[in-house]
Amino acid sequence: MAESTEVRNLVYLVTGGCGFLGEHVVRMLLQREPRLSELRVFDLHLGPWLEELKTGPVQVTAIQGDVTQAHEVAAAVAGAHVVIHAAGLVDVFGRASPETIHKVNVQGTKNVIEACVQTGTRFLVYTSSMEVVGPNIKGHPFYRGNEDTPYEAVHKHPYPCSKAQAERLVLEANGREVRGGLPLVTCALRPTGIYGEGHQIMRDFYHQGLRLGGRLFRAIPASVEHGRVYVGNVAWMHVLVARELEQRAALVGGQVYFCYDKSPYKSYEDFNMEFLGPCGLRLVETRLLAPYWLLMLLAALNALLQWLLRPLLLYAPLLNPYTLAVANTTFTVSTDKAQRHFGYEPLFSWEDSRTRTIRWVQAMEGSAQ
Ligand SMILES: NC(=O)C1=CN([C@@H]2O[C@H](COP(=O)(O)OP(=O)(O)OC[C@H]3O[C@@H](n4cnc5c(N)ncnc54)[C@H](O)[C@@H]3O)[C@@H](O)[C@H]2O)C=CC1
Ligand SMILES: C[C@H](CCCC(C)(C)O)[C@H]1CC[C@H]2[C@@H]3[C@H](O)CC4=CC(=O)CC[C@]4(C)[C@H]3CC[C@]12C
Repeated sequence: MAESTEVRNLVYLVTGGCGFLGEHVVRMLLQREPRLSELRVFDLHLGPWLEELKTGPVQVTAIQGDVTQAHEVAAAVAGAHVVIHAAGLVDVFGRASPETIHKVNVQGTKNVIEACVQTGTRFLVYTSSMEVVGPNIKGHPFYRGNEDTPYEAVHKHPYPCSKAQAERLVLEANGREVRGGLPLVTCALRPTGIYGEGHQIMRDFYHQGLRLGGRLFRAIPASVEHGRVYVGNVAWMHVLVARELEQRAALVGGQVYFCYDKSPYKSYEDFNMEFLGPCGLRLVETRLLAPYWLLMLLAALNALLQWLLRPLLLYAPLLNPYTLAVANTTFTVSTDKAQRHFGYEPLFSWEDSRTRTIRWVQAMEGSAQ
């Protein structure tokens, strides 16, 4: 951590700052960026927890706004030194229309870039996703890959399509002249499946397990590895790269980095059991009961039901053909690019990440303990 005697003169903007990742980025900036003078938190829905942050040495400015509205974004960006653009519509369950996903993730990102250019903000960090690479719809495994591993990225689903488009826009904007004549410096971070305190899907699995009498049923073979990364380490990577964008603009500008830490390589479900197990749930083997073809059939049925019921109600279960394909295809990263380029080391060990996540699950109402 840098010296606390440093001058506080930097203004940061975090879009999506009240989301799962955004909240961790906001808190991490307040703890680990001693040069911060003002932190603007921009989100469609502001969290009440922001109030408690307003008493410290940093001015925390909550901005209720919509990234699809260019004027709102420009007003929030004006005068900021660094923008961390984490706002996004994370939907692989068919809750939102493809048009809405595109509008938020692609048009919203365009608005952020244009706002930087117009107002003279030089440093932009984009929260991308592993999904811009894969898994692809052909089910090709990506096994311990890095940023240079060749992979056939084929996007059909609106979410990965939008993240890939937005990432490309951010990287292409690197070097653009901003107001005042200096070049924009951008980079994109690609988390794998993020976990930790506040993870909605973990919450859903936990409550589902409680409803099923403390059991969850294995749908994915244990041999399929799924990349996971602790939210605190993803937040730390954002803070670190944002700090280094100015000093290492030539090296970091226009680059992509997978987010990684020491979390073990496991299947999606076995990984979740690292936290849900100590909270009283167990994973029941069902391979003989529910072979893969049956799961595919159920997933297709869910998609059909979603379509049929759409005029009446929103039916958006976790299982659909896309989520089944993602969960059932190995996708893991093994890289040290962030360490080489901007000195990233995970802030939280695996043991620490696991303990924090377990404590959070245990603290949830209706714990099975
Ligand atoms: N959750 C995960 O496993 C992963 C997430 N990501 C990316 O990380 C970023 C954050 O995701 P999460 O924190 O998981 O999602 P989240 O849904 O918890 O947070 C997203 C935030 O963006 C805000 N937002 C949505 N639409 C907005 C709009 N039109 N204007 C302003 N704010 C808006 C939401 O209110 C929310 O607070 C997203 O860009 C997502 O694509 C990337 C890889 C994995
Ligand atoms: C919901 C899926 C697990 C349920 C599968 C079932 C019903 C067979 O048990 C999740 C499996 C993999 C997840 C995705 C993955 O971690 C990558 C992601 C990256 C993002 O940028 C956003 C979230 C997500 C798409 C994530 C979503 C949930 C899964 C599909």
